[in-house]
Amino acid sequence: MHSQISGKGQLFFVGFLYISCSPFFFLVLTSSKMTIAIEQPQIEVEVENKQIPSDDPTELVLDGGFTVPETNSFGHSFREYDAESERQKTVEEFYRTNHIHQTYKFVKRMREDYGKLDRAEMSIWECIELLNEFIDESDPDLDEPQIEHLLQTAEAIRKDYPDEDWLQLTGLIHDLGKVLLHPSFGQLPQWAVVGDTFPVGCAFDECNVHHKYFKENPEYSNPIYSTKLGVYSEGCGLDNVLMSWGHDDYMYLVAKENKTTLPSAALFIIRYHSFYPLHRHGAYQHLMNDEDKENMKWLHIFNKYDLYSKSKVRIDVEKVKPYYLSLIEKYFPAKLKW
Ligand SMILES: O[C@H]1[C@H](O)[C@@H](O)[C@H](O)[C@@H](O)[C@H]1O
Ligand SMILES: [Fe+2]
Ligand SMILES: [Fe+2]
Repeated sequence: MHSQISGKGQLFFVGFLYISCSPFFFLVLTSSKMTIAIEQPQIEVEVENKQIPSDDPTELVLDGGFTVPETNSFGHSFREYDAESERQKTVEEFYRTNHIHQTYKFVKRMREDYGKLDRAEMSIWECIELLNEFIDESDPDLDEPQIEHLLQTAEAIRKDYPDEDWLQLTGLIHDLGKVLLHPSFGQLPQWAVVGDTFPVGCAFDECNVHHKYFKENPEYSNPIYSTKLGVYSEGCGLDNVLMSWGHDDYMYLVAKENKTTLPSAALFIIRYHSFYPLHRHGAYQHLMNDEDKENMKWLHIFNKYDLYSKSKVRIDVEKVKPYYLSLIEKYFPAKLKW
């Protein structure tokens, strides 16, 4: 199910370039109405379309009235972590604490504890409403309440993928794990909830944002955890890898344990959407198995909407709510264990 990139437009292959640490390819999906440039790590993507070079790999125009801004709301490029600004100081301080505290031991403990899902019973929509009060300190591109981001992502996907309701719903729920910031979930600190994710139990790749702060992580020089493979084996599959603890892995556990009928690509997107070192830079590929490689196609598509839909333009919640309630009903039980 959903293993092929479906839908609109033809796929053209375009050339490759280097971004910071590793080479990656650009794919451009085009149709008469749409062009999406997708930064693509060097993972083979099998799509039945011809491949031609394009002159402009930076073009990013999405269909359906959704326009991709050249800069974020603060006038910077998206995901620019070295700009001089007050917000960047908050973001950098966030990554400093995140990189110091995320250890193999910590992740194991959190997964066991939060994996019990014994903290609350509520519907997906109730959780969405809880996110109204939180602002993500790791994010250089958005300082709006999280509910805005969820709706912006889902609506942007809906415009370009009207038939993929599962992908739209994935957009709506992908960041719900940020509810860990809420007092009824232990009010975890931001460093244990948000930000890019990375595997623990093996060496921290240099592609990680503000990599230098890992030097203060107690496992940085641990002889077992500091090798390229660490506790893992080549091709072991990302399912078997402990990722830094946060909203992604938590929401993945919630969706899985509550027996969502969403396809496996949706669960993959939820668990790895913050794994920028892999999906943007192509690091850690040696841990992937064939199924992971297959699912990467959807993660690349999803990621564009997650990132570039961030803006100050508000969505009318009441207007779109009935539509999303119908999707929630299709793929989730009325009440979930959290
Ligand atoms: O700051 C952001 C934010 O926390 C997102 O929810 C996460 O998915 C991104 O990876 C991260 O960079
Ligand atoms: Fe996220
Ligand atoms: Fe997001």
